[in-house]
Amino acid sequence: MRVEDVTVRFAGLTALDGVGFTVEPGSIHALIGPNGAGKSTCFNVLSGVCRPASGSVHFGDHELTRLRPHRIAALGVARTFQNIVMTAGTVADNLMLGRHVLTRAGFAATALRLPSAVREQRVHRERAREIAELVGLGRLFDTPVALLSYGDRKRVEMARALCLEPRLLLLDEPVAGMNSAERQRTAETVRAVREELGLSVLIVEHDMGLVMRLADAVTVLDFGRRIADGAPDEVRHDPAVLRAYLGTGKEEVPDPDPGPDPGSGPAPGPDSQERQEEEHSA
Ligand SMILES: Nc1ncnc2c1ncn2[C@@H]1O[C@H](COP(=O)(O)OP(=O)(O)OP(=O)(O)O)[C@@H](O)[C@H]1O
Repeated sequence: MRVEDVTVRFAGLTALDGVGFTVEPGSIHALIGPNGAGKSTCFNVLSGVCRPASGSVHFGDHELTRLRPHRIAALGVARTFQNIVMTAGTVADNLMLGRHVLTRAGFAATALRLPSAVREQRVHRERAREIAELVGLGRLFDTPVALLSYGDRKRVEMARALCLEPRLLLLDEPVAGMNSAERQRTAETVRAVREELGLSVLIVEHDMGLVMRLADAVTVLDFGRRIADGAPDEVRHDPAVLRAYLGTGKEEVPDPDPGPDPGSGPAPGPDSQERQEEEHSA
């Protein structure tokens, strides 16, 4: 995916200012930055929820800029959301919703249980079960989502996005609100998904320890601008990144190796809108 010179404005505020980066095929690429830096806005542009004022987004040979979300999904870009969005019913029901885009039989044929539609449903259900197993939900396939732990519900979200058979998975804060063990498990799942399905992953995440361990490449935003882009080791020593996150420069972005708790990264730092306002009033 190639993101070029993307600008988004909300009234007087420039949420993204000429942002560009490339997600290489098969890579895990992280998009990070302090609160309000523009990460969610960027995800919204990539998934068609938000239209940029200028700039472009290409996915392979396809231009995605200004396409509707369902068209982007059909081209192979699936996303999860910061807050869990889930219907009632079982894990299987939720995953089958993810298969909807790929279902050929119409609503009437499915409702009337025509043989061709029943066969197709069976094939989709089998594939949904395989994906559930891949993300560690195999034994919970027929369990109502209301009975799942928070970590497992986040997992259902990821599995549902994978049910679209994407070539690029956009994960919006996949470990937010999780405890240390769940974070670790999710990181392993993301790796397994990449290996098994051979897709690329773009991940927005505040947990710096996890990002630095998991990502092949990192793009850093601050005040809507790209301030760094490169391998995790380059980025974590970049003075602009240290300033954006830590202000004082007295601390360091954490070393990815030690520490059993991947959630031990620095606090996300001051909200960028607050800082922008502070700068304006100064
Ligand atoms: N719909 C909107 N209308 C007006 N301003 C918005 C809108 N969406 C985002 N913003 C502003 O754009 C800026 C970037 O917000 P965005 O949510 O993209 O940041 P973020 O990096 O995802 O932050 P966080 O880490 O807190 O989720 C912020 O100043 C935010 O207040």
